[in-house]
Amino acid sequence: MNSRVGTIGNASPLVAGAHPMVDPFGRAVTYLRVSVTDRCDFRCTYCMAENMTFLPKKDLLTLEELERLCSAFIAKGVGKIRLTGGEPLVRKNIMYLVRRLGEKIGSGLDELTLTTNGSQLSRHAEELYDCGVRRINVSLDTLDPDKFRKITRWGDFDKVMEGIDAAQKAGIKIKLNAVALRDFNDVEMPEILRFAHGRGMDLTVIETMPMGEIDEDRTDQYLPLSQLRADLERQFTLTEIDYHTGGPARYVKVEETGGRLGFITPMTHNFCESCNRVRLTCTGTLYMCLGQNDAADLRAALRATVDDALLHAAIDEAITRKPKGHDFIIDRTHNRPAVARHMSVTGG
Ligand SMILES: Nc1nc2c(ncn2[C@@H]2O[C@H](COP(=O)(O)OP(=O)(O)OP(=O)(O)O)[C@@H](O)[C@H]2O)c(=O)[nH]1
Ligand SMILES: C[S@@+](CC[C@H](N)C(=O)[O-])C[C@H]1O[C@@H](n2cnc3c(N)ncnc32)[C@H](O)[C@@H]1O
Ligand code: SF4
Ligand code: SF4
Repeated sequence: MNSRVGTIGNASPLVAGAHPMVDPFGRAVTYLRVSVTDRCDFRCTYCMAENMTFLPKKDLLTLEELERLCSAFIAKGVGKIRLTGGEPLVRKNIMYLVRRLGEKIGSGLDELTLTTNGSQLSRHAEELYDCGVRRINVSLDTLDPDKFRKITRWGDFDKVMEGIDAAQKAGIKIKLNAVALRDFNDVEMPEILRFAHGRGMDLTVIETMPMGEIDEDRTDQYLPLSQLRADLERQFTLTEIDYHTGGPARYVKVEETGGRLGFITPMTHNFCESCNRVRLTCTGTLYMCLGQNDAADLRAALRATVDDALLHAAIDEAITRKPKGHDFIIDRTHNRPAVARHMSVTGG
């Protein structure tokens, strides 16, 4: 049963009885994204360099520690948790954490979900459903296996398709995420849209953000979504709709397919004024904004004592530092990212 009772600004609704955390700009923080590992079995060109150095295992929080941190956030009014990464499903024993968090659905937690590249979905889909996961986001930038290999460097297209099939068969709803890339998948977007909607999936398209030291110049690939939208409007009728997931996408209905299409526009039309989220990494670092470097170390508070009071105080202090927004710009004169941290550290 949904225990939500109200909203603050445009942020997501609140749990009855829980005191939501409110940041200095009056935004309630109700959504936690947890990067459970920085590792991944793909090397998407816009996300990682081919030769990545990952954290040593000893630096990772245990799954029990991640669960304790998540519980602290739920106690502080977070109702939606998304597991991400790196690739969340490559973390060893990840289903232990999924199960433990799934047990909290209905007792403070409204939604447990994940964002995945889909490569490991076929073997986990049924268990995810069994743990209470009803909706996931799968990243898929192209339907062409050769282009898929090019953009992910290491990915196997057929395995992702098997994963999507398995998740749908298990009863899990899927939203596809596609990063919009000029001269790569822009011309393919109508086909991706028809594929998604033909399979009953929402599609969101995302503007590429300048993050991470990456061994390719991506500035030429950047595509403002206003341009993609104008291209799509030559073929489709897009109608504004009032549909919200608590995430940053602004949705339209595509009349010809009956499906939903979302635009995530951090660069051209940022959505920071309705931001409701913070990001926890697998080392216990809390980033208050995807596009800023300030962070709080929750690991120290977590490990100092079994009493959660210190942890709650550390979370409260971090929220007082949540910034108004990001400072991303696409600088065509420099191949230099605005934020040197890779997207995989915070999980998008
Ligand atoms: N700048 C910025 N980009 C974000 C933020 N949240 C998500 N994104 C971008 O949107 C992409 C898709 O996010 P998802 O992992 O699908 O999560 P979501 O959009 O919150 O998902 P829903 O719950 O389905 O709405 C991310 O990979 C980021 O590229 C945010 O707070 N700030
Ligand atoms: C970092 S991945 C982590 C989860 C999982 N490995 C996946 O790919 O879905 C989360 C999301 O971030 C997006 N992403 C990665 N780098 C990005 C960038 N530079 N700009 C915009 N989105 C990016 C990916 O497309 C993906 O949808
Ligand atoms: S976007 Fe996801 S799948 Fe691609 S390299 Fe980054 S973490 Fe891995
Ligand atoms: S860029 Fe920062 S403030 Fe803006 S929506 Fe993302 S996390 Fe929130």
